[in-house]
Amino acid sequence: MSRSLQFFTPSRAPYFTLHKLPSTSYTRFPVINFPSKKHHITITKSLSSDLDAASSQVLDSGNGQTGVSGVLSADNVVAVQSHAPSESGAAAGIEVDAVTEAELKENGFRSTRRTKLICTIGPATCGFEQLEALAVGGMNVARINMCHGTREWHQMVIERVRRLNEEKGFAVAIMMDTEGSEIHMGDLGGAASVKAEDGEIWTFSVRAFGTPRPERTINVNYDGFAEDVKVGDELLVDGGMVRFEVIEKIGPDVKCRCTDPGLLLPRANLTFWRDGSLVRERNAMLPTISSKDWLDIDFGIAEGVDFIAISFVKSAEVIKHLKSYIAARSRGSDIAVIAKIESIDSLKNLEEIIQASDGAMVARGDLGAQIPLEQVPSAQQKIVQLCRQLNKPVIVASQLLESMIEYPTPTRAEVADVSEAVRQRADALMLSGESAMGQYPDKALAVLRSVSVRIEKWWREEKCHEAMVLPDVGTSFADSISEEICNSAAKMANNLEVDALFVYTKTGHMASLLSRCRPDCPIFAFTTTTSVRRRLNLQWGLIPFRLGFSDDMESNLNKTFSLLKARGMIKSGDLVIAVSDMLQSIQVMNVP
Ligand SMILES: Nc1ncnc2c1ncn2[C@@H]1O[C@H](COP(=O)(O)OP(=O)(O)O)[C@@H](O)[C@H]1O
Ligand SMILES: C=C(OP(=O)(O)O)C(=O)O
Ligand SMILES: [K+]
Ligand SMILES: [Mg+2]
Repeated sequence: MSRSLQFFTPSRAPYFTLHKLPSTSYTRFPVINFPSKKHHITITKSLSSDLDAASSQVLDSGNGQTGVSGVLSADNVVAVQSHAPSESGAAAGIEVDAVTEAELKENGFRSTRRTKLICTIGPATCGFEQLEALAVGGMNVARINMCHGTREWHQMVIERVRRLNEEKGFAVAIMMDTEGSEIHMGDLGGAASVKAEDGEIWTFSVRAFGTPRPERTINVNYDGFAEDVKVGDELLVDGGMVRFEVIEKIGPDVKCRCTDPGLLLPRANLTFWRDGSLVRERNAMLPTISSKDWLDIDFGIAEGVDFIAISFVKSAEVIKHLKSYIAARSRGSDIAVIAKIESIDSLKNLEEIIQASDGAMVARGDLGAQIPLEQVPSAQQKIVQLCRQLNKPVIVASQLLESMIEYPTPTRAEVADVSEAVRQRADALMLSGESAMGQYPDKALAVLRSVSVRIEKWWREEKCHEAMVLPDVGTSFADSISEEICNSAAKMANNLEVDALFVYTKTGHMASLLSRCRPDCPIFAFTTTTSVRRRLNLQWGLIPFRLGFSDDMESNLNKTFSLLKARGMIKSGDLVIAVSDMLQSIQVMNVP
């Protein structure tokens, strides 16, 4: 039997596992050094009672580094959690980032932003300082798009976000977005863009062109391309930013005349239309998750990303398959799967897909290339509503502030679009090109932030509560109880105008049930692991804290009150309602 010690530094995962130890009774495992002096280590799960006693000691290894050592029995699997110190030191025992802390102290609970913000990271934002500026500006989730960039680049971004979380106490989650197997153009031989003029004849082909790329040629990634298109078809780049008409087919080459001129961008999406509808011949048979996507998914699992977003989902089966694949490979950690709704097929199977997923994204970029543009707003509203009913977080994405790629202020129409998504009470808004390669990433994020806060406030003041009927989502009696508790607690919180809802949750489920009710006050979600804390950062209205807590609610509350009071985040007299995974009750109390 091989002996293997799999250890992830705190930046990688909150666990390390020891397994397949020699069957000889006990083995002493070495002192494990942590990069920072002040990491606290807690044994969170152990199959051996001996281990608890032997290794809950945090040792100083003598070189100024702190580690843990212990004794293990055969085939023992241990989860050890290490947590980086927060600003005021690990002794404070509660983790929340400095930005949230300052916001709570300065502006009070009511003014905290409820809508979460996602930034796509690209060349404009991949530096450590740039990432930090985004985190300070309110980025809750960093998205990396596997359509672009190299493996090394993605790894570097992940490592930097991790470092930011560790060093500055943020809980920025990482979302990996797969490429998917839809048709797109090639790389344009390194050019940032190429102009296609009216009337020009361009060649689209699956054959590889030499370098330098001959003029007016475009590489297409889909082998069936020349067979599927017909003379007379319309070819749309990026859903219609540039249009061509197919005029001739010569073997693998498809000659097209430009009918709507514009800029061609590297890897731009391609769709073709015949008699006013999208042509989906063999392309419709392509697997949702390509072989390249599977490699990217393996990479995401190894890196311990928090979310994997799947492009061009067609059915619930692919989501179920991926979820079991992840469960079998990522011990202990739980990667959430987000279904991107961006195709005709996904709209057809919407409810099943959302039910099978851990969340959904209204990916309006490609959706707008597959259905007429004027149908996108109603699709958005429907998806947002359905997700809330099924208790799944929902993201509204693409072109929210498109003009800010080039200009420092948004158009009025863009502000209205952002407002509408906030008014629909989507969990999160996402920036794409604005943050990945735009000139004003921080300004774009600031616009999302200020519009969100303003619209949320207006919504509360006007009390224009939509009377949304929330159907039951619980599948067991215990789940139904949790759901009733959360529905009632949220209603009480609104009626009694409490300052905050507190939820103690190990898996995050109770927190999401409260979030689903979209209460007037913020929800302080206390959870024991950093990974759950990061995952909760995608959900509407949740302020996730990491805190060690027990099954005894009274002591949990006293501990929380004293820790938060010591940091000036709550004060005596504040009215709170508390619920938890452990106790089926709703407690209403003033902070002592
Ligand atoms: N990792 C990256 N490296 C280089 N450019 C990127 C990267 N991520 C995003 N971009 C740029 O930002 C643009 C917008 O990002 P996104 O909307 O995620 O991609 P797409 O346009 O392919 O749907 C991309 O078209 C690309 O130009
Ligand atoms: C978010 C989207 O996906 P991607 O940027 O990967 O094309 C979209 O199509 O809107
Ligand atoms: K993608
Ligand atoms: Mg897309």
